[in-house]
Amino acid sequence: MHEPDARPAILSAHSLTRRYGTGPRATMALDGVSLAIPEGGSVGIVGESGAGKSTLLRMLLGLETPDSGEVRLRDQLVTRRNRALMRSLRREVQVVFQDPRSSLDPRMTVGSSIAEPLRAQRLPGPHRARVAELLSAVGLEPGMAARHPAEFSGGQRQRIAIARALAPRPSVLIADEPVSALDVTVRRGILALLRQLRSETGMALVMVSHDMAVVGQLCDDVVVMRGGHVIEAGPTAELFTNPRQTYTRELLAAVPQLPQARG
Ligand SMILES: Nc1ncnc2c1ncn2[C@@H]1O[C@H](COP(=O)(O)OP(=O)(O)OP(=O)(O)O)[C@@H](O)[C@H]1O
Repeated sequence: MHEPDARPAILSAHSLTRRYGTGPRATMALDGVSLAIPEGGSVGIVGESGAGKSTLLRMLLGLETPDSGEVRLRDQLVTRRNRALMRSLRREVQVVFQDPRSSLDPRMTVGSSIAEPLRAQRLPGPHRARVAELLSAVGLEPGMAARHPAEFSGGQRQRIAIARALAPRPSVLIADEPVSALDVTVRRGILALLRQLRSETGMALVMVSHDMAVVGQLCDDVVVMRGGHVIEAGPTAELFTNPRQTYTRELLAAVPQLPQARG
């Protein structure tokens, strides 16, 4: 057995439930889901399509309210009525989605897209220097700020989306299948960038993936979801070497070549 993580949680979910629809056709997208993201930690959420991962993320981002249960930022209860806390959540928890093609506005310059969260948070400008800094941080040229997303490759667009997410200096970065839409050769660079940014900024990372190998490379802890439940959770090294659930074993067996689990 491992020692429970001593670091306080920056973001946590407590017994979340969410049902869609009514009657016999209703779906329990989440059925009592709890998890804690330690400050500066990295948690991978894995599970097949329909497991409830996206529903959980929407709740962690404050975009959807659970039927029951709680989301907490540090130890504070997030509710729609607590506007100040909701604003903190929106700033402190940022997200990168699977497909940078649809998440970046093609009409906006890259610089303008990256500065968007700063404007939305009404953070004082000018933002030009911060945008240049962010482009460098994700391995792009600061001069690229004037260009449009169509001029970039898929991997570069994902770097731009990451720069935008980093702009308001989040405490938690949520990456929702961040490399699934990318070529295998490009994936490695994006994963390395996420790892590097995490160690540089100290932000926590929540990574959703159906791919255990991706989670194994970046996350200290893994949460396995199925049918709206957390069926298994624990430190990555432990869960990879000694999975308790048949389903987890199946997920691991689907990985062609297991990476070295991070100790
Ligand atoms: N807005 C909605 N209306 C109705 N049903 C929904 C809605 N959102 C999710 N669901 C249902 O809830 C369940 C969980 O869906 P969710 O998208 O959270 O799973 P997921 O693990 O993210 O899957 P995927 O990997 O395909 O994104 C599924 O059965 C889904 O059909």
